[in-house]
Amino acid sequence: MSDETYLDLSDLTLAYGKTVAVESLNLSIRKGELIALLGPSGCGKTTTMRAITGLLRPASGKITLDGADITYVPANKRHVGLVFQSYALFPHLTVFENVAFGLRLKKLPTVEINQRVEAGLAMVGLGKFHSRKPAELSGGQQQRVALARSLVMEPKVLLLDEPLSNLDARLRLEMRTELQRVQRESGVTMVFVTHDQNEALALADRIVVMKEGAIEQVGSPEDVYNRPQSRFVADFVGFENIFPVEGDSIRTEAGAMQLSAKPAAGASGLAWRPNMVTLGEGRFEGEVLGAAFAGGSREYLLKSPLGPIKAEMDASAPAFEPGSTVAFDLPPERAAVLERM
Ligand SMILES: Nc1ncnc2c1ncn2[C@@H]1O[C@H](COP(=O)(O)OP(=O)(O)OP(=O)(O)O)[C@@H](O)[C@H]1O
Repeated sequence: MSDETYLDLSDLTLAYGKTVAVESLNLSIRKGELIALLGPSGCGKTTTMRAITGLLRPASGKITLDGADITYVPANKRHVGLVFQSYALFPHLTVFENVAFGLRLKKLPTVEINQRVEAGLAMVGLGKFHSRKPAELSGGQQQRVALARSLVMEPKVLLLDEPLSNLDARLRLEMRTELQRVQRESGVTMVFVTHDQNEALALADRIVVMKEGAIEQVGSPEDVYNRPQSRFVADFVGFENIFPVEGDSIRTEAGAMQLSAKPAAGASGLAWRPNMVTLGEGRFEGEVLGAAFAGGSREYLLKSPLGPIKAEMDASAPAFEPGSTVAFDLPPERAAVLERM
């Protein structure tokens, strides 16, 4: 992966008529990166992808790719590939012809078409499936054909819209690994859209978290998972106990509460995952409202003066009974420090 910006979205505002869907978006992507656009429904992921492919003309802003301004370059001249959620394979064509389709339209020499299709099918592990029709393939195999069909066009950037959402859970895991391998081997810069945080965490080099048409946070999976900058991102990646900071304290249902140390300077909120809450000792007390066995751990819901608290403990630790009162703590040194609430 190079350090230089390869695909750059600069001050991009995207609208459907008068409805602004994405406002002043800035994002720089490096060559060979695997980027996930992550966010809830309606946050502008697909709209951003449509602008990169050239299917939506920006209201303002600029898109550059590989040094060229492509803001107003037609979709078919951008060297940007797109893999849809619903593969969109031609049912009457064989796997080979599906993959060869775009190359034939470009009127490339037959020898080159054959070479590129063979290489593309080998890349996605479908070397032996040339003459099958899409209906004779599993969902995962159809997805691979769609991937090969885009790769043989040698795009500068490949966009994937919810690429794994049509697959069952087991296949989705398998295709995650596969997609990562294909990306590494081909070196193609990829941007994929997902609303599944686990998928983004598992696959991406960097995650772009979007909310209401704007970027909330950009970072590595570790950054986003461990160091969410805002309440929205913390919530999205599984923090359950989130409190605003007020001076030296956190603001709770029972008013300001001090922790065992002052919150970091500049913090506007603190957040704990359930497994970051100390149970069995600490400065606070709560009543166990519910307990659920979750394999390796037990999950608890506590009613406390601070408000509801979700905690999790190793299943090997003694269990707390519903109705009992338990001491707990919110250790400040374990909390994620939120810059924005
Ligand atoms: N063709 C359209 N005309 C008008 N508004 C649209 C159109 N397409 C999308 N929008 C609006 O733009 C905003 C962003 O939509 P977009 O499809 O980009 O979201 P998304 O993050 O991809 O959501 P999802 O995960 O549901 O696909 C939404 O408020 C949506 O209602």
